[in-house]
Amino acid sequence: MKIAIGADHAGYRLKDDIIKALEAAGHVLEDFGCNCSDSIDYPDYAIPVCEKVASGEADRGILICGTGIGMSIAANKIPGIRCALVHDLFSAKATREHNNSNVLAMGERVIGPGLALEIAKLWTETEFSGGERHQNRIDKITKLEHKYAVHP
Ligand SMILES: O=C(CO)[C@H](O)[C@H](O)[C@H](O)COP(=O)(O)O
Repeated sequence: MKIAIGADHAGYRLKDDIIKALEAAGHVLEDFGCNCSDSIDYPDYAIPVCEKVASGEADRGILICGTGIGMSIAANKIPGIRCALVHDLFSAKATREHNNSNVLAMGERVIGPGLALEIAKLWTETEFSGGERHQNRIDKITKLEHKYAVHP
């Protein structure tokens, strides 16, 4: 699977751990930075990752900041992105099965690397259930993107 990944200054260490773990599992990772502790703005790193996913150039995206919240808020502004903020294994599986989430956000200041790596692996391995009720709900979310679209 092709996975685009990005982080801010509060998440780049966990990003690097996830890259190593997912590459070892056979995935192809494209790293959009950042790569040091200099303070930067998370939307600048969420956007390129999500554009890769929305365009189909990447299958999935992973975003890490201090809490995962800022990254997930930014990601979910981009049409076609369903970003899930996840810090437990149950939600990692459920958001793939129910929401068909295509971007995963986590917070390096919230969970340790052991759990984060398990979440990343489970989220990448879990397929969308394809259930009709879930697809109907996702379709309703997609319609919102058109209803509230702003064309500059
Ligand atoms: O967006 C966030 C919080 O919702 C992220 O956790 C950021 O990484 C965090 O705000 C960065 O904080 P800092 O004080 O600038 O390091």
